[in-house]
Amino acid sequence: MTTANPIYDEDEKTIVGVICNTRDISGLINLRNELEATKTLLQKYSNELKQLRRQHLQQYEDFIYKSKAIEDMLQLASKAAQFDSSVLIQGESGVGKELLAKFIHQQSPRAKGPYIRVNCAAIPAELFESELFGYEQGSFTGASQNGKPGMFELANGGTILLDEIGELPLTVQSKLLRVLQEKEVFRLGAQKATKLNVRVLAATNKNLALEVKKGNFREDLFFRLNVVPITIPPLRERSEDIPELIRYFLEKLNKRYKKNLFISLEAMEIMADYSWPGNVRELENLIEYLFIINTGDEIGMEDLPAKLVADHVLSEHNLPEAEQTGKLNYLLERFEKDILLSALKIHPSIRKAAAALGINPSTLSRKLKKHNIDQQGKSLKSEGSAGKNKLEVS
Ligand SMILES: Nc1ncnc2c1ncn2[C@@H]1O[C@H](COP(=O)(O)OP(=O)(O)OP(=O)(O)O)[C@@H](O)[C@H]1O
Repeated sequence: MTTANPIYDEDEKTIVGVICNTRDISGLINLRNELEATKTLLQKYSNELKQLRRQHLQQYEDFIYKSKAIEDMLQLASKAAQFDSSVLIQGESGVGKELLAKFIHQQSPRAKGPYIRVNCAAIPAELFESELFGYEQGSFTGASQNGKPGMFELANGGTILLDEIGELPLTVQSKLLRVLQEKEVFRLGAQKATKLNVRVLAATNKNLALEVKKGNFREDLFFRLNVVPITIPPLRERSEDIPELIRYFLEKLNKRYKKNLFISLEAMEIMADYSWPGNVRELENLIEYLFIINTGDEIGMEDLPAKLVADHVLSEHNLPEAEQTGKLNYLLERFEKDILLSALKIHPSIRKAAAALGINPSTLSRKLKKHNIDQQGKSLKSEGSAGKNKLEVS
């Protein structure tokens, strides 16, 4: 590279000379090229790493997802798994908090150690201490002769999940805090402590920070548990996971019962639109129910509970106004069918079911015929019924 600077005489107008400065910058150019190459390589490695991480997560085939939200969450959980820090898993009921706790344990260096889940909501207040921390022989009336290790001791060398931690009584909260701080546990009636090497995970569907504000949960314990906070989003906020989960649960049942049931696109769409207040657990249970009641080989729209269809129909905002009455009639028909089916389930005779519904047996028979339901309350799938159940909107 050459740079040239003119030199002027005293009047500063006439150029009397030029100073040229010539440098060999091939070294600099080489350096720049190397930098570019390194950047490209870095991008390649970063992509490969992402790919590998994704593959690594997919190896954990029990956690089904497609959404970026769950992928990011699993990445974070996977990182956290390598440390012994406490993780607080929050999310609505049925989102998969326990599944995530198992994931963390299995991804952690403690994977070969025990994994103990304590359901804090299921333990009566007076038994908490003995269940969690154990007791020495003869420490209270009714105690076993030989004493008993608590859940913390059982989890030694592994992981303990304190599920529904928001339900823990305040008195036990202070004792738990002590165990977490001192890393040792006193069995009830014991003179000396037992050293512990346990990784603690906690889960709750409550807003624990709010519980702290309300005075229901100790702030110091909250901070102890909330070292790595992970929130699992509800299913309605990651609807791209719904078809994956449906296929997964259906496949599991098909394998187990050697069937080949599949789900229609229409039914899949309706399920993807539904808000799933009970999250993945509700979805899993519904698939199992549909699997049981289905006598053919396809789960169709007509098999779905009316509330799902209602959500779907009502969420199709773009339909012309003229169709609104059509929608209402359609929904009324769907609900009527569901009501008839439940009435026959509870009162398995036309006369009794009609009495329970407050209608004539002849009216009930007519309605059953209209909905293609037999007298045992089985939904008969005929071409007519499938057609009748379709919403004709266009
Ligand atoms: N991403 C997922 N892939 C596969 N199965 C899932 C997934 N999420 C949840 N499940 C299943 O849904 C059911 C409910 O999950 P889980 O018990 O982990 O929920 P939870 O959030 O702990 O519920 P709760 O707060 O009521 O205890 C379980 O059978 C679990 O295996």
